[in-house]
Amino acid sequence: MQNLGSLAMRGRMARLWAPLLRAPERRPLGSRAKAVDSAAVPTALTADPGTLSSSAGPGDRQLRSPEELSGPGALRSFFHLFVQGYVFHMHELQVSLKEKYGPIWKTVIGPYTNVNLASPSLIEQLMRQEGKHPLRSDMALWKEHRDIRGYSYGPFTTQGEKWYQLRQALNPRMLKPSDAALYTDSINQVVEDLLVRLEDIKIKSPSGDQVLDVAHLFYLFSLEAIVYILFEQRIGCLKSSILPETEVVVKSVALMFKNSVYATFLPKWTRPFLPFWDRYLEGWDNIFSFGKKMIEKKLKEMDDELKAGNSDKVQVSGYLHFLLSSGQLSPDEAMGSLAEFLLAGVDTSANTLTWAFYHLAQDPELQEALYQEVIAVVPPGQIPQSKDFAHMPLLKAVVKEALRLYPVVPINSRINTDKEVVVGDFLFPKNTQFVLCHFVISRDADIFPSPKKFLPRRWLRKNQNEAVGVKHAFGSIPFGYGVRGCLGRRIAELEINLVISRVIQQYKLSLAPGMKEVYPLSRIVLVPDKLVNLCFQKRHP
Ligand code: HEM
Repeated sequence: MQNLGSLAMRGRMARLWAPLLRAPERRPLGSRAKAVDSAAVPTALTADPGTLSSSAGPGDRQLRSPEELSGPGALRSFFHLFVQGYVFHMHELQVSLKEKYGPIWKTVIGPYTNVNLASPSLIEQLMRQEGKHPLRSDMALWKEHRDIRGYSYGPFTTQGEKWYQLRQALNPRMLKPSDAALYTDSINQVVEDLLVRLEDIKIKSPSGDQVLDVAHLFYLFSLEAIVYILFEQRIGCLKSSILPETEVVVKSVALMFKNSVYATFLPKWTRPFLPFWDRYLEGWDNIFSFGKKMIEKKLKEMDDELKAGNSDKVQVSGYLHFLLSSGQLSPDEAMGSLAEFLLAGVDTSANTLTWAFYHLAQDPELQEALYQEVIAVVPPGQIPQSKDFAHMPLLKAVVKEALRLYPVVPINSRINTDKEVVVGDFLFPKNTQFVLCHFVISRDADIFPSPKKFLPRRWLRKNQNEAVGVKHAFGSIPFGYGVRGCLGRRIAELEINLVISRVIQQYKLSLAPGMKEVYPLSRIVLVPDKLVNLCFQKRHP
């Protein structure tokens, strides 16, 4: 059961961020191996050998063939993941592989070969060669659901020029800080509900000050906030008793992720005989029907306004309203995209909040400094606005440090579909699958002195030259990079800043008695390996 659970988590990880995924149009290892008579030659690395135009690097430096890369073979990788149990701890496996092979190595997993990059300069070199349409992975399992049901693809599942066009439609009202700022009041309403719920849970706890499993509370907050931002509807996730239809949405995300595991690792012929496939589809179906209901409601509202002759008075408020009224996406296309937003925008923010509070709770001096910073800008009783965060450098540093130590996406990936690329001393053919080992870099003492310590001040400009600075701009890129970078970054940052500043303004935090050290576990996003239980003491009774 433990192994199945691990597989499930690995499947979630693979589907979203994808180191284990196949590159488009890659051939299975066997077919390629026959042709070149060498099972050791990795598929990705030989995908388009004919396209390697030259092996001379800049300044006539001789470039090496990727076949010269070392790394564990398929059997060893299987042993690491499924016998040694690294399937939940792939980020740690990468730390030891880097020690053994250096900052670039290859891994063979099943029929796929990945090139792992674990230094900021190599990642920077790869990223700077990105074309107009970067690709993470092919997202086959997600696409299969859309194809079966006839739904549109969203930003994760679309690729090439179609993806580019979709991002042109989705970026406005989302990508820039000034876009996100439009949702400040909406998010603050949800923060208000979070604080009420937190107080209620705390008062009802036996000691009167504890909240068990804060990650779940932040999960409910993040879901409520993203639904409100996208659809302009409240669904009551933070109420003490949750409506049955809201409960379905809360559970469907987990249902889809859990069963995507089995769908990833079990052969297709098992689908009619085992329940996982129907459950996987059911999870997605529930998310899509929720989106559909929300979109139909919004369309009706817009129609009613038009009929009432109020079209010039209608304020475009939420994101869905904007997408529909911009005319760039049909309701079906909007549904395909917003369903994927729901998946991307919940665990990510919730876990970052959890890690940040877990560390703040252990550091009274840091908490006090943050409290002083917050109340100097937003005195008790006042509600922070997005513009206030420009005057809260320590708060921003706390969030950056949480995302450094626990990059939500510990392992990201890229496939160079446009052209061959030079990385380090190697020339890679088109369609090579690169794995970006962000967790490894985050914990590298050469990039971040005292890497395991939570030291937000390393991010403050005046501390840059001190022993705890930051040595490379690509050392921590928690929201990814470039045109395919996170679409919800500014929303996520705003949500996180609004929650942390409000909680710190009102409470002193500490770890609940008996809390042991929490380690990260790799499940799509980096999650705590145990429940995080905190005590909240009111500052101004
Ligand atoms: C702390 C919170 C978050 C973190 C750390 C995070 C991180 C990331 C990362 C690393 C990527 C991949 C970028 C790349 O490959 O270069 C990504 C993609 C994405 N994120 Fe986020 N994310 C967060 C919150 C959100 C939120 C709140 C939303 C929605 C409002 C969102 C929507 C998306 C979407 C749609 C993509 C896919 C973009 C594309 O492929 O074009 N994320 N995110």
